[in-house]
Formats: sequence, structure tokens, C-alpha cells
Amino acid sequence: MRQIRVASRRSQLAMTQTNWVIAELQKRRSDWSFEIVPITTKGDKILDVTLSKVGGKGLFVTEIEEVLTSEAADIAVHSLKDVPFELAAGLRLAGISARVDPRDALISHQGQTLVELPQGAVVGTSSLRRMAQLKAKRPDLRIEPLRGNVDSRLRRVREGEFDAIILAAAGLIRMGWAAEITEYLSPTCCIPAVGQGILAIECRETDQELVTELEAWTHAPTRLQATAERALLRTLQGSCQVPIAGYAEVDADGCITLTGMVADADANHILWHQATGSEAERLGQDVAAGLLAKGADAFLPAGR
Ligand SMILES: NCc1[nH]cc(CCC(=O)O)c1CC(=O)O
Repeated sequence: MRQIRVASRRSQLAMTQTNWVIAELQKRRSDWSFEIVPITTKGDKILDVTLSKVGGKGLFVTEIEEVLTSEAADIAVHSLKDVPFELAAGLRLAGISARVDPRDALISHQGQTLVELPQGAVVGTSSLRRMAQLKAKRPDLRIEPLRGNVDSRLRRVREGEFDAIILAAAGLIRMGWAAEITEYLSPTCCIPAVGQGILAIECRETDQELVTELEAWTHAPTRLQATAERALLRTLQGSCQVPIAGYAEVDADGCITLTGMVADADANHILWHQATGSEAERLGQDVAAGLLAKGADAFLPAGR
């Protein structure tokens, strides 16, 4: 018998993800019971500003990590894409879920796909990564900031404030709202964020019982994808201030193909690089090196 305290943000998406992970772990460990410790993070309080302007990587994650470090909770469930490449000392992403859909999704007011949107249509997104790739496809679109919870974002497009918005398909699928999606953007056209569609469970590395259980629960092919994509992010020292994308696929032989993208903040210059390998960490570093060789340095923060 053990009581596991699970730190979770209060948003509907966070609670849905947390409850899903608790159900998964409960299936394996009927001798454990779970208690949710709700946390309001700084990121949750800043709803009306473009996050990249607020700055500070890991706005949603840092305070949750403090709760783990101070032993006020034992595990935390994160969307992997919100987790900075560097964790707080003593913590570890011991559990990695099977990835759900990694793609971005277009939700449009009148059911048009990306190519069908009228000239100059207003598209909501605050993600520099999405903005850069949208601009590359459709330079005529007017891109406007869009923040807030998933349900409020959907309401704003439904009410016609935007012609379309872009969200991660994964969040909509987990909430049971996939019917709202007009078009799934292919990962070759709009490369997903590092870790998009993956849930990561963080705990103290000294908690052997939890580490062992979470590692046994981990989906091995997704762990390879996560490792390759995060090695790319780490090597580039990427944060939400720089438009970076990274998406790895693993074939049946365990061969990994990783595609990386870096753009400048105005999306006037976009660089891509792709490579294949069998060692995830190494592959992430190689794709980062490939991007740097093509000039990605100029788009990244100085002093890396
Ligand atoms: N940046 C916010 C965020 N972090 C994780 C998700 C849900 C998708 C996922 O698990 O990757 C979202 C919403 C979105 O981008 O639409």
C-alpha cells in the first residue's frame, strides 16, 4: 500500500491527462492509491500575452518541479512538449506514454482546409513554430496571437473571431473533441513540436520504486522518438522563443528518422535537416549539427 501524490495543473486538459495516467498506473498497481495535488502555475495566470514574449522557458513546469523537489508530491504528468530540455536537479522523466497523434490540427470557422482559406484570412496561433511554417505555405495569411485554454480557443474560432486556428491534435483527441478538427496538417508540411502528443511522468530519481514502475510502463518506441527530438532541442538550446520543430519516426527495425526545422522569428528564413540512425541521442545531435552547418546559428539566442 502506498499513497502517490500527483501534482497537476488545474486546466481541463492537464486534469484529463493526469487522470488518464493515474488509471494506467492503477491497472498495474492495485496496491497504490492516488491523490491529485492541484497547482496553479505562472503560465496559467498569463492568459492574454504571447507566451514567447513573457519569456522564461518552462513556465508551466518549473513550479511543478519545485513541488516534486520539496516532496510535496511524488509524480507530475506533463505534456512532453512543455518540458524544457533541462530538468531540475534530482528529477527524471521516468515514464513516457505511447505517443498519440503528433500532428497539428487546423480548425476553421467555415470548414476550409489550409489551401482553401481565403486570401488574407485571420489565423490564430501564438506558436512561433506554427507561425513560421504557416507563413512559408501561405504568406498572405494574417496571423494573430491566440492563448488560453483549449476550450476558450475553440469558442473563439466557432464565434468567427478567427477564420481558423491551429492546435495540437493530441490535446483535442484526449479531450474527446477530435470532431472539431477540419484538417490534420501532415508532419512533412507542418513539422510538430518536439514531444508533441507524448505524455511524460516526472519523479525524483531517488524514488526507486516509482522509477522502476514508470520505466516498466514506458512505451519503448516513443521513448526513442522523445530522446532523439529532445537531443535536437538540447543541442540547439531551444526554447519557446525560437521557432524549432523536431519530429522522429521509428520503423519496425528500430531505425529512427529525425526531421528538424529552425526559423528566424519573422519566418523569412526556414532551415530543415533530416537524418536517419539507430542511436537516438546521437541522431538528435547530428540533426542539430546539420542545421547549424546550414546557418541555424543566426536564428538562435546568442551565447549558446
Ligand atoms: N502549448 C500548450 C500545449 N501543450 C500540450 C498541448 C497538447 C498537445 C500535446 O500533448 O502535445 C498543448 C496545446 C496545443 O498546443 O494545442
